[in-house]
Amino acid sequence: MAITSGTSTHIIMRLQLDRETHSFSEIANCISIAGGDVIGIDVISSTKTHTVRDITVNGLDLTNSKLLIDLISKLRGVKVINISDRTFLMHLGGKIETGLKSKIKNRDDLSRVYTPGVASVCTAIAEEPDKAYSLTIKRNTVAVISDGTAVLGLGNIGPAAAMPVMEGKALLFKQLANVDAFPLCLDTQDTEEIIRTIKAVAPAFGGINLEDIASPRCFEIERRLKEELDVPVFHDDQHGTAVVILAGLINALRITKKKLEDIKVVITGIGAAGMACSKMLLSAGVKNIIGVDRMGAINRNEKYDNIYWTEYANMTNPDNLSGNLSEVIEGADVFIGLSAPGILKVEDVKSMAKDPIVFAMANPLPEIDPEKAEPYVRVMATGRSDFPNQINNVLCFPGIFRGALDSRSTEINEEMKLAAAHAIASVVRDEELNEAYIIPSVFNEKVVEKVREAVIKAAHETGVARREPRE
Ligand SMILES: NC(=O)C1=CN([C@@H]2O[C@H](COP(=O)(O)OP(=O)(O)OC[C@H]3O[C@@H](n4cnc5c(N)ncnc54)[C@H](O)[C@@H]3O)[C@@H](O)[C@H]2O)C=CC1
Ligand SMILES: CC(=O)C(=O)O
Ligand SMILES: [Mg+2]
Repeated sequence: MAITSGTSTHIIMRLQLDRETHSFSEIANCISIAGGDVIGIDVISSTKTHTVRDITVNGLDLTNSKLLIDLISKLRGVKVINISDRTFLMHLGGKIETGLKSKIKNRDDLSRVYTPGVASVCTAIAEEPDKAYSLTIKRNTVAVISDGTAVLGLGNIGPAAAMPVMEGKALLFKQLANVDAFPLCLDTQDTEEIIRTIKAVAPAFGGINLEDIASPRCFEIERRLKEELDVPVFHDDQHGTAVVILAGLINALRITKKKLEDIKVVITGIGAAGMACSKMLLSAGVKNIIGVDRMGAINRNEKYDNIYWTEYANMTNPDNLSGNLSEVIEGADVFIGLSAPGILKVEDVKSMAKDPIVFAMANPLPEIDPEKAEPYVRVMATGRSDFPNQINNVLCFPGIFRGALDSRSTEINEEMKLAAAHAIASVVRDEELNEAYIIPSVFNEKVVEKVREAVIKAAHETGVARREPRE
């Protein structure tokens, strides 16, 4: 079975059926040709001439849904009014809303939450800016900010189209770690304007989570904001991903009984995620990393326009290998894909060292179809929720910000990230660990708790915490 987009296996068709001419058996036949099953039929309205019904069909991917709609539209006596799927229905009107901590019941309440009473609170903050943490939403609120230039693996789809992802991140922040998060998608792709805008909105927030901003621009934006703001600035696609990859790798190596310092790792896609992942693995002790981008292995013989790749060539590839992915992957213990769908071939996997570990994490379609790779790998992971071992930054960002906010850290540093990676790995106990369970589930409540504790401890040890956390 070919790997599908992983979305929309469930659609609801609203059909207007001419009572005289339509034939339900023809509709059922179309559904069966497209490979779906009818799991529900509801009558929405009925007149003497027409009936409107919702037909819920299960088991279709995007291609088969299109085929079904095409077949049904051609039937006599049938008019397709609307097609929705469960994924789209979950997005109707957006996924988050504002909640209230107190409601006004009378004029006295009004004069306290708003003018004139609020003025004294404003004055208190003006006199002592730190009071923003106790008297506003700042202490528990993070901005999730994107310019829409590298949304998942979809590329530069712009700020409006990026919103569903940013709302999704906000939802996850709240549900998993009780962090209030606000999605902001900026209609500019200019580095300086992005920095200026984020600095201008920063006073309201206790942290800034940058998301889906294309490389290499993302590196400069993050570096400058870290320097110029006193709240944690964290590019999730870089560091959240890197933390979870390291956690997964620590556990995969517990299975293959290899050590970080002895392994050869090939990483494809030296963009935001690939760059940060390489740096994190180096800090964790990996010595032999080869980064491969579109034009092959990044090495010290080439001249790159991208200054980050010149630095990268100096930090990695100890044997200064050149060549394409198939050439440099030979003998590798680990493949990490943060690039594009389908670029890793089964033959490449076969040429890896014994007990290969393959993390194919391009979203939504990975570098190799896991079903094709599985016979030849010891440990397989993807970024998807429909295969075992989902390596996704959602295991990191809620807990790491929970810890950073609770310790009121000025930054999220390397030690805090390493602590988070070890904390995530530690959730999988020895007796639970196996090839299909190297990384805990997003729904494992211990993840946020352990990451939070480890991050707070590391923040105190490295002197970036500004307060003892509340229990
Ligand atoms: N599972 C997870 O948690 C995460 C997965 N990702 C996925 O990783 C991928 C990269 O994301 P970002 O680093 O944010 O994007 P990015 O745009 O910063 O970097 C992508 C890099 O891949 C390279 N690339 C594209 N096609 C390639 C090919 N055929 N061969 C080699 N390199 C190629 C590009 O030149 C670029 O350097 C996306 O598919 C994204 O969805 C990213 C972050 C988290
Ligand atoms: C998971 C995520 O952040 C991404 O694919 O961009
Ligand atoms: Mg992302």
